[in-house]
Amino acid sequence: MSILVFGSTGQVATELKSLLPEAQFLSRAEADLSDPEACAAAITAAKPEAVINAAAYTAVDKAESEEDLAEAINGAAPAAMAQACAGLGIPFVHISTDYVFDGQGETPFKPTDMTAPLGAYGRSKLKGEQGIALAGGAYAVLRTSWVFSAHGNNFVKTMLRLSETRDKLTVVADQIGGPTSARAIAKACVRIASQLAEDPSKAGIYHFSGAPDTSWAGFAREIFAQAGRATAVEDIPTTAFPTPAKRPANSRMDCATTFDAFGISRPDWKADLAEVLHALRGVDAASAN
Ligand SMILES: NC(=O)C1=CN([C@@H]2O[C@H](COP(=O)(O)OP(=O)(O)OC[C@H]3O[C@@H](n4cnc5c(N)ncnc54)[C@H](OP(=O)(O)O)[C@@H]3O)[C@@H](O)[C@H]2O)C=CC1
Ligand SMILES: Cc1cn([C@H]2C[C@H](O)[C@@H](COP(=O)(O)OP(=O)(O)O[C@H]3O[C@@H](C)C(=O)[C@@H](O)[C@H]3O)O2)c(=O)[nH]c1=O
Ligand SMILES: [Mg+2]
Repeated sequence: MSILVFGSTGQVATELKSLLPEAQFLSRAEADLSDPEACAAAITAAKPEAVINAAAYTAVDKAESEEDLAEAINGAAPAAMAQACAGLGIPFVHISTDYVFDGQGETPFKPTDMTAPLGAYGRSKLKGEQGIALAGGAYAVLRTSWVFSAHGNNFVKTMLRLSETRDKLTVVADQIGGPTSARAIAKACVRIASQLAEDPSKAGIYHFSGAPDTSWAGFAREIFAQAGRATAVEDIPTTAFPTPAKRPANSRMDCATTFDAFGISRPDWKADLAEVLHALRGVDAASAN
């Protein structure tokens, strides 16, 4: 199946490159998502058999002061891509986020639960979801959370960097969710694209997050335990870590329909973390030479 991917340098795009070396990847220079029509035109010109969008505006705090740009990239561009895909009759796979929810309660959110984003990033991602559904094609919106990998910016790399100079870190313990490896997301996107091509009636919104759910503090502790770092983690409430964007307290996601429709289970994030730390040790060793 010939697949066109938007994004080339991000966490998920990098993993897609290693899974799908033969696919076509569009960098920002080749398709800038701040120009939605150009993205639609790139699809029509390439005539692929499926499209995966792995590009997005992901700077959660910065989005608070750049909402128009975040909305063009996360809202208008995916909608235009979905329309182009619907026009060609091909599947469109897109990634969205737990930040479309308000994080109330302790029950895992289902794909059909009410959305109510707390910040600009979440609002922009929700606009994308809505535009994609309206396009009426064979789409899948895969909502995921807390993405980590050996590449790009993520919580694992931030924690490892901070631990170089600190023997104690304070980390929020009252935001709960599922850390998810970019590799697991990339694999899920590829499986979903091929199954959607076979059966477009599977179109819809799906949840996919790593198990078991934990807090950011719990995630940090596991990172240091596996990495053999002595850095201590002190639990703090969200109120003790002020940020421009508000984040959901409850990011738990019910992933049952993803298994029912596609046979894809929640990935084990601790096992995936071990692989990422192994890859990062390889990078360290190479840079020491
Ligand atoms: N990171 C996370 O924790 C989570 C991410 N998601 C979603 O998963 C998806 C993948 O995220 P992830 O891999 O972490 O993203 P990254 O932040 O690692 O990468 C974002 C990618 O988008 C590209 N990009 C940004 N702006 C533009 C633009 N204007 N035109 C073209 N490309 C652009 C970047 O390119 P460049 O290198 O040129 O900047 C980069 O390749 C996104 O949809 C995101 O919303 C969902 C939940 C959690
Ligand atoms: C660095 C640091 C962060 N934190 C907190 C802040 C925040 O609540 C949490 C995670 O910080 P981050 O900045 O990595 O989080 P953030 O960038 O908000 O991560 C989000 O990115 C977007 C793209 C998504 O879609 C979400 O699923 C989620 O992964 O940890 C601490 O408590 N102590 C620390 O030392
Ligand atoms: Mg971040």
